[in-house]
Amino acid sequence: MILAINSGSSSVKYQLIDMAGPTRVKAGKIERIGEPGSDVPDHEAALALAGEAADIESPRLTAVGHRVVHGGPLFTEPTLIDDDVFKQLCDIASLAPLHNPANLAGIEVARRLRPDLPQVAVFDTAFHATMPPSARTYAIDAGLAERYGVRRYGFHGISVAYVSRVARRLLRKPEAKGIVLHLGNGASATAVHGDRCVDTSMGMTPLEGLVMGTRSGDVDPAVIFHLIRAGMSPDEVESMLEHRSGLLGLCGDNDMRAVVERVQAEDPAATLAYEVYCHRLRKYIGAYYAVLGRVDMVVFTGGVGENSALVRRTVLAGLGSLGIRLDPLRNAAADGARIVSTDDSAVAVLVVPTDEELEIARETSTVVDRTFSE
Ligand SMILES: Nc1ncnc2c1ncn2[C@@H]1O[C@H](COP(=O)(O)OP(=O)(O)O)[C@@H](O)[C@H]1O
Ligand SMILES: CC(=O)OP(=O)(O)O
Ligand SMILES: [Mg+2]
Repeated sequence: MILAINSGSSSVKYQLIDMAGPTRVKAGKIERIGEPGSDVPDHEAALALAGEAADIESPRLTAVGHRVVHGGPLFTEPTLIDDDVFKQLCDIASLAPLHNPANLAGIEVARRLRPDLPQVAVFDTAFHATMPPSARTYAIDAGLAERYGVRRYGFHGISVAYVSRVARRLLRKPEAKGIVLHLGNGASATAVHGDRCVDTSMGMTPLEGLVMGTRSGDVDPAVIFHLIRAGMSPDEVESMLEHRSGLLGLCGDNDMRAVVERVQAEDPAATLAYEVYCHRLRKYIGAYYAVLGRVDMVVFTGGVGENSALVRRTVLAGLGSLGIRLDPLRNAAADGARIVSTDDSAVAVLVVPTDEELEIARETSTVVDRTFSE
């Protein structure tokens, strides 16, 4: 049995998975870590709770798999964690300040509780390692970019690998070209060809690209210098772009459910936030259509992508000329991985609930089998 831990910026999700099925034996989520009024003060406490709930002491456990958001330039494959790897992970943590420290906290606690078990890091960046140079390179001074490791990496790769595999299987098209929209707290669009990344909207960090719950996504970099010259410190600008932007910055709510309720009540700030969110998504769909040359599927996943029929409808409205036709009844139904486009839609539109923990467990099991059969 494998314990998969997805230790995020404000929540810890875990699953205990029997790989023989694979069967989910236990699953849970500890939320609102460190938020005012929450009785989970920090990740240490959250991990202890998750460990207890998931039977981390169980003798049947064979390995622990961890989501690590940023793998930096070194880690492009799931990796067995030893002291050296742990140290290298600490060195790159500053590349994803919202995420990697939480991932490391999870690894630390699990290694302390179960030093006898193999622990594997599974990276969100790994899937995107196939991104071609034309898509992963920023057009800035090449020498400086090289010296400071400034390049695009892409994130949500664990989720994208999982949902694109499920979607390609449903369509029976292993080499399908598609656009995967992972819309959760963080949000990203990825152009895929088969099991490879062609382009993705997040960059050196998970701040670039789409409008998110609290993150701005794309802005003109000159905005940052303008605000610094106006008296803000670099840390203040960063914190504003990471924590007080996106839907929250535009209308005061970062939860799409709350935003949609306010849109329905004709609240102007929420309506603008919703329109900016959907407009950005449509722009990326158009861009990736052009990058791929042909699109077989558009796949929605993540809390918003899976649950909001309204967001899917708004984003895809009027894209009939691109061959994208949503079926209103299929779109409104709510039941697992499914096709929600019409039978005559040239592009299949799918909703696929993501399962990052299952993907982490699968990768963990592969690494453990390979390591211990040698
Ligand atoms: N029915 C729904 N309609 C719109 N948004 C939803 C719905 N259910 C969940 N969400 C959104 O999903 C987001 C969380 O997505 P999730 O993928 O679980 O996030 P995380 O990034 O924490 O893994 C919440 O912010 C919420 O706005
Ligand atoms: C990388 C990232 O943005 O992750 P999340 O959506 O879980 O915040
Ligand atoms: Mg997530």
